[in-house]
Amino acid sequence: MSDASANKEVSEAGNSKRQDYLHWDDYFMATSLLSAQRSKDPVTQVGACIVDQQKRIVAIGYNGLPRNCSDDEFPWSKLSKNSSPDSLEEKKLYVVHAEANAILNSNGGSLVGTCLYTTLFPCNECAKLIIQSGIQKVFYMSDKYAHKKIYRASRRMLDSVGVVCTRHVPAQKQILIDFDAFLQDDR
Ligand SMILES: Nc1ccn([C@H]2C[C@H](O)[C@@H](COP(=O)(O)O)O2)c(=O)n1
Ligand SMILES: [Zn+2]
Repeated sequence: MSDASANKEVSEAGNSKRQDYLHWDDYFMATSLLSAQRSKDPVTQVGACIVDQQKRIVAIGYNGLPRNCSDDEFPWSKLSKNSSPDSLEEKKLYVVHAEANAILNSNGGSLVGTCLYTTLFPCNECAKLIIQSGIQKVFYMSDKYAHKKIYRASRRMLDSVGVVCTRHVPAQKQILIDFDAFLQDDR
């Protein structure tokens, strides 16, 4: 870029920093939401990311089947009312939760003092993993299952050990990712 066009860009953009940049918490929650888009669950897609004290994303995950279990062979539904209680055709027997996947994806690095951003409040099994791995804070968006026993147990555990759980209130209503607009300047 010539000096003249660089100067022109500066004068057009002004010399002060952008004001509409993403806030950290929105950035991390949006990352979790984007990750949730990878989920094959037809009802609830959950995404999670883990952030260290230097604001670095150290792991990310979404709800899905264990590695090499076929998304097309295993069930994606809950047990229907008329199916046998012995049936193996229910997703909860197989799905790895987003938070568990994020923890597992951290490759064994220490998670002590980190924050977990999840699109849905963690269940009791994930709460156990969160506590055991030393995650200090949980930010969540939805708490749609708060009334259920396993989520009440989860909150009880997290509260009792001082893992602070905060509902994330986004600073901006939406974040649009427009691949096409991004490439407009290249044309
Ligand atoms: N904190 C959570 C809660 C649930 N999940 C997963 C487990 C299932 O794939 C799905 C929930 O399905 P639903 O009962 O709404 O049909 O979300 C998770 O990853 N993390
Ligand atoms: Zn869970």
